[in-house]
Amino acid sequence: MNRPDAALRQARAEQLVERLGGRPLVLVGMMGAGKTTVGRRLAARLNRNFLDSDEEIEKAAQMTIPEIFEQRGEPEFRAGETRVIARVLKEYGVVLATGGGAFVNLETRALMKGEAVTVWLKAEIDILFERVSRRSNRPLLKTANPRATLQKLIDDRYPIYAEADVTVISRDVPQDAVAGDVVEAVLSYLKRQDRSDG
Ligand SMILES: Nc1ncnc2c1ncn2[C@@H]1O[C@H](COP(=O)(O)OP(=O)(O)O)[C@@H](O)[C@H]1O
Ligand SMILES: O=C(O)C1=C[C@@H](OP(=O)(O)O)[C@@H](O)[C@H](O)C1
Ligand SMILES: [Mg+2]
Repeated sequence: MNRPDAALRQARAEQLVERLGGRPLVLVGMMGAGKTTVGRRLAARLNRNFLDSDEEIEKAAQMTIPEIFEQRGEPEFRAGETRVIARVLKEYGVVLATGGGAFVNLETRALMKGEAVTVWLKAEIDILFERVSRRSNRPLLKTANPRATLQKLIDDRYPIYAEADVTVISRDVPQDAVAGDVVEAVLSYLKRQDRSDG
C-alpha cells in the first residue's frame, strides 16, 4: 500500500471510531462468512479490542466448540453464548465476532441491536461452503449432506440476519478488503443516522 492509501485508510478508521463512540461493533452471519478473521482485521484497523464469542466460550468452558456440543449439547452451548455476549457487549468499543447462531436468539439479538452497531457479513453458498470445508470444527455441519444443511440454515436465518443495521457482502477478495468494506458501510450508516437524528 502506498502512503496516500495508508493515510486515507487511517483517516476513515478514525472517522468511524469517532462516530461510534464507545458503541461495540458486532459481526453476525453464517458460518464461513469471515466474522472471526475479518473482525480481527477490522479491530486492528480501528485500534480497538477484538473478541470472538466462540473463543470466549471455549476459554470459559476449557473445551473446544465440538467438545461442548458433544459433551454438553447445543442448548448449553447457546446458554453460554448468550451469557458471554451480554458480558462482552459491556466492553467499551469492542469489535465482536459472534458465532453464526447467536443473532438467531431473540434475547441476544435484542441486546446486540440495543447496545451495538450490528453488521451482517453476507456471502453466497458457494463461498461459504468452500470456506467451511477447510476445517471440520463446526458441529452443525457434521451431517450426511453438509451443503444441504448449510442451505437450510441460510433459508432459515437470512430473514433474521437481515435485521442487522448494516449488510456487507463478504466477497471473494482478501479479508482486509472486506474489513475496508465494513468501515465504509458502517460509516455511511452512521452518517445517515446522524442526519436523520439531527
Ligand atoms: N475474504 C476471504 N477470502 C478468503 N478466505 C476467507 C475470507 N474470509 C474468510 N476466509 C476464510 O474462511 C474461513 C472461515 O472464516 P471465519 O473468519 O472463521 O468465518 P466465520 O467466523 O464467519 O465462521 C477461514 O479459513 C478464513 O481464513
Ligand atoms: O452457525 C452456528 O450455529 C454456529 C457457528 C459457529 O461459529 P462461526 O459462525 O464463527 O463458524 C459456532 O458458534 C458453532 O459451531 C455454531
Ligand atoms: Mg467464527
